[in-house]
Amino acid sequence: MTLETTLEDLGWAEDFQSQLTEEDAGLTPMRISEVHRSKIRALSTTDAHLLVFPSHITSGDVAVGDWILVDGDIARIVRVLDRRSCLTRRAAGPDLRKQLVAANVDTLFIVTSCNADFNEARIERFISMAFEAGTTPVIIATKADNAEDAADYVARAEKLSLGQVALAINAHDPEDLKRLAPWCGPRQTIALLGSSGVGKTTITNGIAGTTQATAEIREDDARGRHTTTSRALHRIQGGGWLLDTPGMREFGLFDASEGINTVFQDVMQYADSCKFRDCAHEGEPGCAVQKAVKSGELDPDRLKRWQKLQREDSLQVETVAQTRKRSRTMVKMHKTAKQLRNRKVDGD
Ligand SMILES: Nc1nc2c(ncn2[C@@H]2O[C@H](COP(=O)(O)OP(=O)(O)OP(=O)(O)O)[C@@H](O)[C@H]2O)c(=O)[nH]1
Ligand SMILES: [Zn+2]
Repeated sequence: MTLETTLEDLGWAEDFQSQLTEEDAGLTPMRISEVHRSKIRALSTTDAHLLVFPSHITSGDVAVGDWILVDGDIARIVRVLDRRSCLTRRAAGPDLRKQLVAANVDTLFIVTSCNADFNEARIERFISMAFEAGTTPVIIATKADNAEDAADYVARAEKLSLGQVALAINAHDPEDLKRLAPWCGPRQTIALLGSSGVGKTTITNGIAGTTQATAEIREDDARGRHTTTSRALHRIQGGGWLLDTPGMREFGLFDASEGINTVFQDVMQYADSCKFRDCAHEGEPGCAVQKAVKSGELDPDRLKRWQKLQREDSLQVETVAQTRKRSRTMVKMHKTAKQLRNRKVDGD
């Protein structure tokens, strides 16, 4: 496959450029488009490359969307550049380890529908995940064409976080999809998150499919634009990239306390004025949160959702810590038993 493009077109920006030193002069920046167990696929301005991991980098150190520096002469990955944003999930196993899901995603489209799928708690969880990762969340409520009052869903979504942007669309309507353009332009990378059946595939097909717009771009930017797709990084209308890895589909909240605090800034502000620093906001004297609920300033449902999300997050982390402790105890027991056995053998 031959490409003809620029680094900027692949998403390169000043924050990556500024990480380069004089010693990197001979190296080629490439963007990872697929990660496999022992190798990756990466895009340079001229080609797609299959690169094998060197001994100091493993598949766990990189994600789709990452920028790497490659010694082109020997096709060796030299290093991974610092990320702008990083979506992570809890790695399988008992360890408190994070696994990379995607890197350098600028906007996370949180997809829901203008129907019973619309769930405040779920959306708040997704927004928390976006903030924790360092990406900008945009809420897209699909199936506006079937809703009696789509504007009401938008209003509800906008209330979930300070300055939150939300749109209601018919994902089948190309005109409506054009409203996503501000986040889909050149050098932008987006990813979609949402439950099954909300319209993620419909949006993907709508914005990554061949349209008049892409045809025009192809015409004046020569060969290649439409061939720069891969299984996980898709070229979209407007010039940006859509990142869609299998990991995106099973990525849940984990260790996201900062993200949660950002979403619930309003509640946090009241909590800061509580008399006790460790106030649980459940009837303690001098609780500013309960006072705000009583005066009608704070929605009691939102408070409940905040508490639930915090519990969910800390429970995850606690569970991991407990599992670790248990496995350490098991190892100790195992060792002691082995020592006893050996002693017995020695004594025989
Ligand atoms: N009327 C209407 N139907 C929609 C809209 N968006 C999606 N659909 C339909 O909803 C169904 C599910 O859409 P998908 O795009 O497959 O949903 P998904 O989020 O990709 O689902 P998973 O692949 O299970 O995660 C399909 O029948 C779509 O045609 C919309 O805005 N309006
Ligand atoms: Zn309180």
